[in-house]
Amino acid sequence: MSDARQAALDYHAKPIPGKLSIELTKPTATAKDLALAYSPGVAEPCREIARDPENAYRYTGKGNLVAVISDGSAILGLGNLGALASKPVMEGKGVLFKRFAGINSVDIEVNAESPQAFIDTVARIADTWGGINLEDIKAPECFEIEQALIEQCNIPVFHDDQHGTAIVTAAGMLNALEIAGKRLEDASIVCMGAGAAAIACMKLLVSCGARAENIVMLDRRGVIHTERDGLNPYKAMFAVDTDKRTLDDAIDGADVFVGLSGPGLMSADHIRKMAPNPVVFACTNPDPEIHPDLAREVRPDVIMATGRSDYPNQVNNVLGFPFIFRGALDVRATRINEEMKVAAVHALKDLAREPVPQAVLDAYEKESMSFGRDYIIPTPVDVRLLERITSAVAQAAVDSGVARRPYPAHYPLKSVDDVYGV
Ligand SMILES: NC(=O)C1=CN([C@@H]2O[C@H](COP(=O)(O)OP(=O)(O)OC[C@H]3O[C@@H](n4cnc5c(N)ncnc54)[C@H](OP(=O)(O)O)[C@@H]3O)[C@@H](O)[C@H]2O)C=CC1
Ligand SMILES: CC(=O)C(=O)O
Ligand SMILES: [Mg+2]
Repeated sequence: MSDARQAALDYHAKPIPGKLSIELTKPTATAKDLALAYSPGVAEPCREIARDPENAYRYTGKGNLVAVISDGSAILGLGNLGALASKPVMEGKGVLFKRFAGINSVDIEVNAESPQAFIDTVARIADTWGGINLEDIKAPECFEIEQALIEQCNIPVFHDDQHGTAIVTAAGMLNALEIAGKRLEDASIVCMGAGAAAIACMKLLVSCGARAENIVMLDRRGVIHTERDGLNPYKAMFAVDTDKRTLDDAIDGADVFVGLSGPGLMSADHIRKMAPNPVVFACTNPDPEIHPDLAREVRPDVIMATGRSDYPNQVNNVLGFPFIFRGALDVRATRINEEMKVAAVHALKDLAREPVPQAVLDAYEKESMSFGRDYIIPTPVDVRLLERITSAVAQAAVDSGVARRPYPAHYPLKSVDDVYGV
């Protein structure tokens, strides 16, 4: 077994299994404490919540609690390994929620025989959470599932693989293209993958200025073009009138490659054919479409990003979902709308241009990091993400009318220790 594989297994197994635990927030030492925490005292908040459901925010952890829910049908780039096998990723999302945004989360892995069964299961438990983060649910089912749950729930429901990924990709792309001396409006874009993440990323890039006719999207059957039959409506939105049929055809002269598909699908020959200063976001996890070492060897002019923590330019939804939910929870937003997503894109994009704090340099064992080819986007350990994205999202929620509370008096957040504002 490789050292890296053993280290990853040991990390998850030792000294206790898993990565998350639950902690107490109130005293429980004495009979008096227990009489408050449990019977008889617990009956009082029950009565208050029955009288007014909003009291759940006052007397329970609901307001700082997100359910991370998956059916295990698209676990990273590993495919459909089932609900139970998705648990390490879902626990991992919980780690990131807590570490970066002070949000409590519980992972729920649902064995559902149909999208409707999944929707019914989630809708029935939704009320007790502050928000619902859907994760690793494959396309096209994920689109119907998210839409139905948004309609049925009055708390934020957010499919992270779609929107978290799209927000971070758009922020990184705007910066990468600027460094490459190109404009999103003119860029020819190849998107490998036509699933949850790929469709959402391309939609958001179009909202940010990319031209749909400049995007060539591919799935397992090759280029998605107007002559193809059997396309689902989400893929059909990106069908182009072209005689290109393969990645080899599509990549010729392309400015941008976005990979949200599977490991090793881009070869040295493919990247060789791209335009000068190519932007390559090989974002499949854990193994990207092309290894960054190979990409740089073949194309020293590449601006390269992956979804991984062990290479520069980590384009990964971890830069989005913890802070987006933090902002949404703190104003009790009923949903996460387009205005909040666009605000997150700009906050993330702009932060990359500021000097990097020493704590980030220490965490990455670097002498320096600054806006450029190897730093197009902030790193997840940058505490300023909590301040900037959270504030921008909360403000956008207030301005766009989906907030049920005013902009928080305790903002901007400087640390996860400040999230309760006490
Ligand atoms: N860096 C990041 O932050 C994120 C990265 N991702 C990565 O994106 C990938 C896709 O995830 P997601 O969208 O949730 O999954 P989906 O199952 O919804 O979509 C997968 C897509 O990839 C395509 N695909 C898979 N294998 C191939 C292949 N050999 N050739 C061409 N196309 C292929 C599928 O094609 P078809 O439609 O024909 O089946 C499908 O369109 C994963 O690897 C995941 O790790 C996802 C979210 C965030
Ligand atoms: C990062 C992530 O959510 C994924 O690869 O699915
Ligand atoms: Mg995911």
